[in-house]
Amino acid sequence: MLSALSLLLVTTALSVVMLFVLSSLKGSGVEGVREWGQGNAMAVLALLLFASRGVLPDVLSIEGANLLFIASVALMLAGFRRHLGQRVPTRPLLLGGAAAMACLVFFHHGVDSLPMRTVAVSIYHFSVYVAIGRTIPASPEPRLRYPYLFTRRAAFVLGTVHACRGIFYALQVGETLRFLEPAPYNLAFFAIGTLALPALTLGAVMMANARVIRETAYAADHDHLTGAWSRRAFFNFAEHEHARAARIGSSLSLLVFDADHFKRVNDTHGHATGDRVLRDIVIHAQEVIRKIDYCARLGGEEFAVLLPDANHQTAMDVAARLRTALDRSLHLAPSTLPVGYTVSIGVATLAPGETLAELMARADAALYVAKADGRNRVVSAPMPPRLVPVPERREWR
Ligand SMILES: Nc1nc2c(ncn2[C@@H]2O[C@H](COP(=O)(O)OP(=O)(O)OP(=O)(O)O)[C@@H](O)[C@H]2O)c(=O)[nH]1
Repeated sequence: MLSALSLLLVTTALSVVMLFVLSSLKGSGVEGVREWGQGNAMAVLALLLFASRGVLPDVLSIEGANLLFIASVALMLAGFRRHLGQRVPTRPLLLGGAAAMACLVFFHHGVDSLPMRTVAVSIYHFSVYVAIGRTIPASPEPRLRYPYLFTRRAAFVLGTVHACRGIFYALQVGETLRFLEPAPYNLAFFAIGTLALPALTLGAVMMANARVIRETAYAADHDHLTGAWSRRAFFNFAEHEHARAARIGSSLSLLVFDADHFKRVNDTHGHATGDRVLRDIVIHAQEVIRKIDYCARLGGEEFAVLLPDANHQTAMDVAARLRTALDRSLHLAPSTLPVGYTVSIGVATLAPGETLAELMARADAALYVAKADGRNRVVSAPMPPRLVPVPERREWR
């Protein structure tokens, strides 16, 4: 037979399970996990104390249990705020918790009223759940959408249930009610109220996992130093664009470029300055290319830009702009000498029937010629003798 006590014990078990789930995120570096763990640990203790009503002294099963539950909900909010990089509203949480506890003590030892105690605690829970719902953005990026919306909606539903609970008990003032009353309304509020933390923890775990997956995907697809696309991502895009160009006969061009005498930059100014130059290269390269182009660091001081729908003339124009943009002096500090750098660029445009590897090899060979001819220049790769250029489909900008 379903009873308030059995609900409490089931939820306690669920909170213990949630603690184990949260433990799997320990060491993930995800902000908020510590607070969510502490919140669930306190909830387990609180639920056990609630379940001991009539066995343990009231001060433990009423004041002690509520204090722990109030703290656990506050910790959940703190976890969500930390996770989302927002300030934790410590003062309002402490004041709200203290006010709820003061009412609870008054309606226990002053005027003993279970309905009024429930109203006080419900107002506190309502406020914190609404604050959690408002903390979580309503329209996050697609990868985070489901966990964010799940948690946000769960928080608002829980807030609404606590508001209803508060109103319902406010209307019962004067009635003699028992805490573990087996009445259907009490069981319904119990079920939803005690499931609040596991539901929010589930949302928190989903949010944390989504973030870990997003960060892992970002790390795999981006160069950690410059933020440009990684070699891996670049070849994925290149294969996709190559297949598209072959299928619909559109143009595809490739620039491969390399910082000139970069070893000298490192040797003269230090490796850290070399790193600054590499970042500077990517920032300024990205200003020259379109949004649909892919700029990647292939390794060391070698980069590539893939230009979908760009014929050879367009690619040569972009390469000329890129070379000019990357003929730069970096002024890192007023007291130090400026760091000048240039790049050499090889340009190749896909010929009909050419493979991606062949296109890369031609662009690389052109870069090699640019280096051999004195650097700081653009060299166009000749078309393979048996092939003719792909007809132009679309103009640059
Ligand atoms: N700072 C820094 N240097 C790097 C990084 N990766 C590779 N390098 C350096 O890039 C330099 C490349 O030197 P080289 O291959 O001789 O080429 P270069 O000096 O640019 O000469 P050319 O390409 O012929 O103009 C080496 O000194 C590498 O240590 C990096 O991530 N950061």
